[in-house]
Formats: sequence, C-alpha cells, structure tokens
Amino acid sequence: MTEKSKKNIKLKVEDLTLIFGKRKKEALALLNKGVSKEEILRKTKCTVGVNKASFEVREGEIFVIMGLSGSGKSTLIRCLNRLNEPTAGKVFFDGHDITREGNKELLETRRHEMSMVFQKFGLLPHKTILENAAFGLELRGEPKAEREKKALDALETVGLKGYEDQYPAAMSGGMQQRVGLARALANDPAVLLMDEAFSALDPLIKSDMQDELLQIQDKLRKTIVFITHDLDEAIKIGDRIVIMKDGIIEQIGTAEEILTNPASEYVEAFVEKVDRKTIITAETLMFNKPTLIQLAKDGPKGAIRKMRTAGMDALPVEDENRKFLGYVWLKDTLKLAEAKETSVSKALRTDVPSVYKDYTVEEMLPLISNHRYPLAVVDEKSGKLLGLVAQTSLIIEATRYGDEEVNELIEKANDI
Ligand SMILES: Nc1ncnc2c1ncn2[C@@H]1O[C@H](COP(=O)(O)OP(=O)(O)OP(=O)(O)O)[C@@H](O)[C@H]1O
Repeated sequence: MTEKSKKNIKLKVEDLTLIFGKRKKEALALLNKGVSKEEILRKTKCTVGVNKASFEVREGEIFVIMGLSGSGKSTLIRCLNRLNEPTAGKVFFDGHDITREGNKELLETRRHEMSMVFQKFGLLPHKTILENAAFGLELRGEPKAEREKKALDALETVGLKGYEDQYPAAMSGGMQQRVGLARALANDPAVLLMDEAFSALDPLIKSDMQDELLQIQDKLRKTIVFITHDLDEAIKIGDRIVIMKDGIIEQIGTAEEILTNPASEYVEAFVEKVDRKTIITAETLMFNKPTLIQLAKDGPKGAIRKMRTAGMDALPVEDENRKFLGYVWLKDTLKLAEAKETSVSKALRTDVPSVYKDYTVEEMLPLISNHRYPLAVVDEKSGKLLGLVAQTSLIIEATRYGDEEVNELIEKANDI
C-alpha cells in the first residue's frame, strides 16, 4: 500500500474491552458469549464501553476515532494510557504491554511518552501561559530554565510567542486550546492523545486549529490519536479513521476507503452526505492497464490497430522508459499512415494535462471540459503512466447523490 503502511507500529490494541459497573466478570462472560450490550445492561447493570476493539496505530500518523455520542471513543482513548483500566485485552506501546505496567512505570509512560489534550483545555488559572505550557515538565521534575525553554519553543510552534506572561482568562477559547496543545508538545511525547480537542471551539476557530495541527504535524510527525464526533473533521485531519458504534469498531480505513467501500449499512448511512468530490482520488478511479502506444515500437498502422481494438479515437503514448509523452488522435494517425510515415511522433500532442494519483475528483473536473480522452495519471517522480481516468467516472463520482452540478457537467460532457 502506501509508504505509511511500512512504518513502525507505535500502538497496538488487541481485543480491548472495557466494562463499567460492579459485576464486570459476569458481564464479560456474557459478552464473550455474544450477548448484546442492552441485554448485558439489563442482566448485570454493567455498561459495555468498548467491545473487543483491535487496531494498530502507525508511527507518524493521525489516527482518528470517530463515532456518535456514547459510541465509546473517550473510553477507548482513555484505555490507551490507562486513565480507564481495561477489563480485558492488551495495549502495546512500542511492543510492550501497557496493561501490565506497575503504577510507577505507568506514570513514566504518561509523562514521557503519551500526552493528552482535552476538550476543556485543562489550564491552571493562576499560572501564566508559560507556566501552563511548562506544567507537564514541572511534574516530571525538569529544572526551571530547561522547562521554560521547551515551553517557549512549544508556544512558538502553536503560534503563541509573546503571550507567555498572560493568564488563561485573558485568552480566547482557541488560544487556550493552543496552550493545551503546547503543554502536550513541550513534553515531546511519542504519542499525542487528543480527546475532542477542538469540539468546544467555534467553527472558524476549529477549522484554523485543524489547519494548525496539520502544519505542526508536517514538521513534527508525531503519532496522534484524535477523537471526534465530527465526520468532516475526521476526514480533514485523519490519515486513517476508525468508525465506532456501541463500543464496537465498525470499520478502519482511510476516508477514501471508507467512502468507496463502507463495511456496513451503518457506515454507509454515516458517510452518505460526504462530498465525494473532495475525497475520491485518481488512484481509486483509474483503470491501470490501459491500451497505449509505444513511440519506439508502434508505427501509425500499429497505433490505428490498437485504437480500433480499444474502440478509442485517441490513445496515450509512452517512451521506452514508460514515461508518458502525450496523446495521438486517430484522425492524425490515419493521415500519417496514408503518407507512409513510420513513426507516430508527428501526430503526438504533448499539450495535454496529466494528473497525479492523489488528485481529487474536484481537482480533475476542470480538466474534462476541453479534452475528450481519459486523463493520464502519471507518477509524480518518474513521469511514468500509471493509468487513465475516464471522464465518465469523474462525472459519475461528481454527480452521485444528486449533486447540483449534475446537469451542467453532463452538458459539458456532451459538448466535447
Ligand atoms: N463512568 C462511566 N460509568 C458508566 N458508564 C459509562 C461511564 N463512562 C461512559 N459510560 C458509558 O460507556 C459508553 C461509552 O461512553 P463514552 O463516553 O466512551 O462514549 P463517547 O463516544 O466518548 O461519547 P461522547 O462523545 O458523548 O463523549 C456509553 O454507553 C456511556 O454511557
């Protein structure tokens, strides 16, 4: 798959279950027999918070846990640093099992390896912004000068340089959350756990914070587990997304994987209203074994044969290194054949747009208006042709679920 899948596994969660209530053992036994959450509540008065969750978080990714209220997201993230004690299952951090750590070891892990950013910021009102940002370091006993230096760096990273001496009450919600983030970053943890960190913010500030987080992530490449009930937020910031319902993981995948291949009716209903244009990419839509013309081998006659067999009046051309060169049209190629030319190079049109595999439908749509052939998808580095995206696929994706632009697009497509 992608580069990311080759990276190290930072967190591994195996069959994690958390049950609230006194009769946990009894409830767990029922759960293992397949009894439902409602039935378990009725029989034992215990609530199943998380039900046999398993997943892996890769180093350097933003892993989003998403679900409606009560689906178990907070319970699950709090199991990762054992703020909630799992009833069953394991949590591995860098290969060692956190669920077996003693109190001292656990405290070390929390202070050094995993920092949490909360929805309600959790700032101390009588401490300055600098002291708040340095608070995690103070807890772990770092000398003042060192912790202040690290806290200042972290404040700069989140765009709060110059505010060090202010107090939280003087800051807006967005700024307070930046301090919360700076405090977590100052610890330089391997993993950031963000529990609905932006949910309390106004929409515009929320969007700014998401952008900010993505920029910070570009630089720092932390492993981030991020909880949200907002699907748009999950799609915007998540490298991969988990969708939870009733404590159970319904699906894990990239936004695109989830959208193109929802694992259940629940997920399908959930993602139904998402604007697919901004998510579906060339990589998903392309057919990757297109008929093409090799400039060094195929003369006009060979090219015409290929076009007729493929039923196309234009085909892409590549050189001997499989680099995409452009297109030839049937009508031009026929003229070359008549003139007994031996190469199609005179018919080659190089002024055609090509796209990379991460281009979204939205980015590709403007390219269809004046070109009648499929769009060439080329490798960003080598220029090799990876595949072609048919214009009809673009239109189908763009117009799914009654998009308003449907008529306009179909008209455009008919014109060309
Ligand atoms: N301390 C608790 N005692 C008993 N049941 C709890 C407790 N905390 C959570 N639950 C229950 O566990 C389930 C999962 O709750 P959790 O708070 O993890 O969901 P959530 O997806 O984070 O929801 P929200 O977005 O509302 O915070 C729910 O059924 C909830 O009622």
